[in-house]
Amino acid sequence: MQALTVTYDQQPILSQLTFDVQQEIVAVIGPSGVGKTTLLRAILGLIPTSGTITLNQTPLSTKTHTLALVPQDYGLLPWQTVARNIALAPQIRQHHKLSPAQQEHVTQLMTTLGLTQVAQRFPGQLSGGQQQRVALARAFALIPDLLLLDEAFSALDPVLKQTAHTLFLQQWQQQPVSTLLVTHDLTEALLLSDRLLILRDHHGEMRPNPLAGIAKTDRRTHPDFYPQLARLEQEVQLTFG
Ligand SMILES: Nc1ncnc2c1ncn2[C@@H]1O[C@H](COP(=O)(O)OP(=O)(O)OP(=O)(O)O)[C@@H](O)[C@H]1O
Repeated sequence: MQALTVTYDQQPILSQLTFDVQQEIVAVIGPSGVGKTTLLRAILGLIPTSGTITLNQTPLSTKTHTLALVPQDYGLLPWQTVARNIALAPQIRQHHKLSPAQQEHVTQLMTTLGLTQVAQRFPGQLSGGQQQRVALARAFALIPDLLLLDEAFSALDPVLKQTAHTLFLQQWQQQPVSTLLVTHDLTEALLLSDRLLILRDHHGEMRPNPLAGIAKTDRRTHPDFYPQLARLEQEVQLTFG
C-alpha cells in the first residue's frame, strides 16, 4: 500500500497511508469512524482512491488478484445450502464445476470448521456461530490472495468467539493467506495477529504485535498476555480517548 488517500465530500478519511502485508495476519485497529471499513472498501476497489495498493510487490487489482471478504453480517445466500454457499464462489469464478482438488478443499474446509453435519441445511437453519464458520469457509474456498475480515467475529458471544478463533487459526495454518483483520476487540487483535495497523488522524502506523514471539495458541494463557492487553488498552485510550 503506497500513499493511499481516500476523501469523502472533500474530507480526508485516509491520507497517504502506506503499509505492506506479507503472508501474515495484520489486525487493523482504531476508534469508531477512523476509516477501517473505508480501508477495506478501498482495497476492494469499491471507492475511488489515489495512491497504489500493492500485494506481494504487485499492484493490487481484482483482475489479477483474488480477494475474499468476510463481513460482519456474513452475507450468506439464504436460498442456498451450506455446501453450495461455500462452493459457489470458486465455481462462478471459473465458470464450471469444481475440480476434484477443489471439491476436496471444500470438504476439508467443512471438516476443519465443523460444518459437515450441517452441509445440507440452509443458513436460516443455523446458529450464529455456524453461520460465521460458513462465511469463513466460503472465503477460504476462494483460495484468496488477500483475506479481509471486517468485524467477522464480533457478533459472537465470548465462548463461541474463542472457538471460532481456534478454528480460524487451524484453517489459516493449513492455508496461510495475507489477511487484514478489522476489529474493535483488542484481545482478538493480540491473539490472532502478527502485526497491528493502528489507524489514527487519517494515518496508519504498523507495529509488531508485542506477543508475536509467542505461538498464537499459547497467547491467551501466557503471563505477558494481560499486561500487554492493559498496555494496548491504555494506549488506545490515551491516543483515541
Ligand atoms: N459513503 C460515505 N460518504 C461520506 N462519508 C462516509 C461514507 N462512508 C463512511 N463515511 C465516513 O467516513 C469515516 C470513516 O468511516 P468507516 O466506516 O470507514 O469507519 P470505521 O473505522 O470502520 O468505523 P466503525 O469502527 O464505527 O465501523 C466516518 O467519518 C464516516 O462517517
